[in-house]
Amino acid sequence: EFNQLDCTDKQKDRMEEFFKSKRAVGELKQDDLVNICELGQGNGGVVWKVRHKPTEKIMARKLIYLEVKPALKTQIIRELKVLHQCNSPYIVGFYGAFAVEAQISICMEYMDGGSLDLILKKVMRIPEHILGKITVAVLRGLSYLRERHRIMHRDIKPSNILVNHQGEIKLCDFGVSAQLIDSTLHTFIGTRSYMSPERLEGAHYGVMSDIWSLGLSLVEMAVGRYPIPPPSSQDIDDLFKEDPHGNRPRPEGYGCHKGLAIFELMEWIVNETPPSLCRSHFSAEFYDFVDRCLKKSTTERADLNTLLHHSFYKRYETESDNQDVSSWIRQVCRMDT
Ligand SMILES: O=c1[nH]ccc2cc(OC[C@@H]3CCNC3)c(Cl)cc12
Repeated sequence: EFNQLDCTDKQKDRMEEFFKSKRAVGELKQDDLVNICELGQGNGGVVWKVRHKPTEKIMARKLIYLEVKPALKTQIIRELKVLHQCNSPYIVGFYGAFAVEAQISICMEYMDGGSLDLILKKVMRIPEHILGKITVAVLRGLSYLRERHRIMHRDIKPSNILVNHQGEIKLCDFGVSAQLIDSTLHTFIGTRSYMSPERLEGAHYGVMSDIWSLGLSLVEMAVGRYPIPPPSSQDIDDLFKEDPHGNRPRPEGYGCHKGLAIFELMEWIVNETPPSLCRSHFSAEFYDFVDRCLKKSTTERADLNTLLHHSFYKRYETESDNQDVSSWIRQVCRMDT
């Protein structure tokens, strides 16, 4: 499995490029950053596109508002420094973190394709061959975090998977700071849950919980709507009748349904049968891959190593270039929102 973490020469060059720009930036200071525009809200903070004046570098700055005692804030900033060691083609680059009053800033590599939840708002759904490349990037990102840093992600979902025009796909917002997790646990706001049944029940959970979240995210991106409660087969046919390839811009209200309240959703995840793909619109390998990710029992659910040998992963891990993702991202970004 370790060779999953090797990089191609192209990936090595791009990482060297990032390290170079990171050295040029050096110590980050609030006064050196100028806001350009807001990129998105969610995951406990707001993300801004910013320019680092001294170097003219464009970055993404996540602002987290935290009323915590100074000692805890210092601990959070110290724990975030581990992000300086998280260097992988599948993990979004980290420039640094600092606190000013009650605001914690986490400055990251700018990904000009944005996050997949925003992409999904633009297109009806994401084609299977793109989801195959997303799966390769997420599994390699999870492998890297586990092998090199002995951590799980804790928050796999479309809004934490970022893409750029070069066709790169990277993870962000993983739980590297225990204190930051602790300080924000009570602040959960959201209408959906990507949490696994065992985690919702308060049982012990680990990277197997990330696998569930990956499965649920893949079904959502493949169908074009949050998959709980599961759409009826009639809904699916309507969702696919529109445009089988899903390349047209999303019509108003597409895939939106009067959702269940968050608590009902959590109950559904714990008590009902897990969502699955419909066989008629997806390959057998893709169907089987998400089926193994969405087993409610962690003993039945596929683990990371099993998935790294799955035919769906194998089919896409060989294509080393990012050209197909790059052209798809360019096409999507040309669509007006
Ligand atoms: O370019 C980015 N770098 C790092 C993080 C990041 C986060 C982003 O969006 C996150 C929000 C969260 C919920 N929806 C979008 C975007 Cl849109 C770009 C970047």
